[in-house]
Amino acid sequence: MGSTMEDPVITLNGLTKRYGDLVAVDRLSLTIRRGEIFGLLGPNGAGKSTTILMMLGMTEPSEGSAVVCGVDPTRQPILVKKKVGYLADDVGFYDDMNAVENLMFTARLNGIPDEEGRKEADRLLEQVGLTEAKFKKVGTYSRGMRQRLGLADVLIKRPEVIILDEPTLGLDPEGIKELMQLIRRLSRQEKITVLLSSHQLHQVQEVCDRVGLFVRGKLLAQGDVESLANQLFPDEKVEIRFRLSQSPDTLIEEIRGLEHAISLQHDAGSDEWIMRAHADISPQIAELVVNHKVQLLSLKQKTFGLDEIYLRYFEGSEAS
Ligand SMILES: Nc1ncnc2c1ncn2[C@@H]1O[C@H](COP(=O)(O)OP(=O)(O)OP(=O)(O)O)[C@@H](O)[C@H]1O
Repeated sequence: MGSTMEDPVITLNGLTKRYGDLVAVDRLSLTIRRGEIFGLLGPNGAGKSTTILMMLGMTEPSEGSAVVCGVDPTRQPILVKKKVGYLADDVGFYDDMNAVENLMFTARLNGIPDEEGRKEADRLLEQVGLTEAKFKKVGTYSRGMRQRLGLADVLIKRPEVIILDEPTLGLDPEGIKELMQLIRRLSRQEKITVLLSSHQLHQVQEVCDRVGLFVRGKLLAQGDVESLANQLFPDEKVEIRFRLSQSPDTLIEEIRGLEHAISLQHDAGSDEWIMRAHADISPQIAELVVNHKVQLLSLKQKTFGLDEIYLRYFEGSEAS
């Protein structure tokens, strides 16, 4: 194959979709590389589904372009659907057929001979943990089981890319965790590129190699979780809070002067010193305190992660 993680599998260039006056997707440019799990994170109405529909050739861009697995989805919608597996938030199955029958039906639709289809169905059902339930009618499946079957159904046609739109909607926390781990394992094993849309930051944070933050049709930032935090919080990467038995001026000045320090403030209410810094300098703070023979009563540090990003950019920005 000779492909590397660097090959772009999906390239979006100035992709735009307007519905009348509403700009649902606004000049989106994005590259997703082979084998990576990319999370499209954004609140409801941010334009995630519209972006996915354009990538699948199911709706035409107003402007800009998309190339998915070397194909222009607008020009070759059928070809793109052959290369891309799409799992919507609710998968349609034949409820009165069992899992094997459902998968073989999909295999047949994709031109896979029955014998091979059956083997692949068994293998994938094992992968998604449905071997025991494989002869049960899908109508009796729980939502979590349906989503796992959905993954097998998407994988049976051996796609280069799978696109998952809010795949964990309606699952309980345990089910979400399982599905996310499964997606990660399968992506690594089968070397498949995954695009996952979600408004739940925790799952995106856990499973994705890179994340794009999408708000009101615009991509605010993209990168791995750490670089996202750096892009959005360049000045306040770490917050260190500590309490001292005494606060001699010389000590406070030395702490203030530490490398990477940005600001140091005293919070009278909690009697805590709050240091904002470009790096975690809590060991250096502790050392200075000890050198001054002052007692360090408490010290805790937190890094700005997606939690803060989410709070700052997503809360209150829900369009629906
Ligand atoms: N067919 C349509 N006609 C008019 N407006 C639309 C259409 N489809 C989507 N929109 C609007 O475009 C915006 C983006 O919607 P989209 O469904 O892409 O968002 P989303 O991020 O996927 O959110 P959700 O998770 O709620 O689906 C919304 O304001 C939505 O109302």
